[in-house]
Amino acid sequence: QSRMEHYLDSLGLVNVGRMDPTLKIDLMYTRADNFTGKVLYEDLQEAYLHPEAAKALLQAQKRLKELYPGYSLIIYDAARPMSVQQKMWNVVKGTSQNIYVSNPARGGGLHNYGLAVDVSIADEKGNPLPMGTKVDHLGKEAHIDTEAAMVQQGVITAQERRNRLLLRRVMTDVGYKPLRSEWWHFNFRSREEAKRNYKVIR
Ligand SMILES: C[C@@H](N)C(=O)N[C@H](C)C(=O)O
Ligand SMILES: [Zn+2]
Repeated sequence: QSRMEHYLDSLGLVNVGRMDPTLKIDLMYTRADNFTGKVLYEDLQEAYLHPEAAKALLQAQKRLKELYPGYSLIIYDAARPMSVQQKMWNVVKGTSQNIYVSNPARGGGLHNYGLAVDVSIADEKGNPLPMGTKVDHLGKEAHIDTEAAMVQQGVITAQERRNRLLLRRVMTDVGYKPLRSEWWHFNFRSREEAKRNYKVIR
């Protein structure tokens, strides 16, 4: 176990991949092919969440498998230290992409409490279902409120939209809330609740 993983343990967060080995874990910030172009997680290979958010995620996996036994949720990010949030913010600060990253000076986002997850669906072979954009595509093609129009305009396909709807169905059924601007991001609590009742990950 790394120092970071030990620290997350000490905050009471839990390793969701250990709780349910059927979950696929593929943390995008352990590689450089994310929107920052840099490896941001040198010391974190596992997906950690607050126990309440973890319990709901396991229920979503169960729900998905009831509907499609060969499918699995695939986790791209979960608990994220505020120090990493700051590195992300530094990349978008002063650009039009700043709407896609929570500002640490304003308390950061729900990932910084272990209360948000970036997630998609993988098929029987482990390949992610097409969702119209890659995960962490910071642009309007990833927004969820204009999907019907995007299908009409040929920006995403009807199947990609159905895949997003399936993901949203299993996640919202267990209490997660989608984010308007990112099809892969789901919050388990509001920012106000997080600031009031949960510990921030430094
Ligand atoms: C950068 C993107 N993956 C992300 O996590 N955005 C949310 C809104 C955040 O920064 O909290
Ligand atoms: Zn996210």
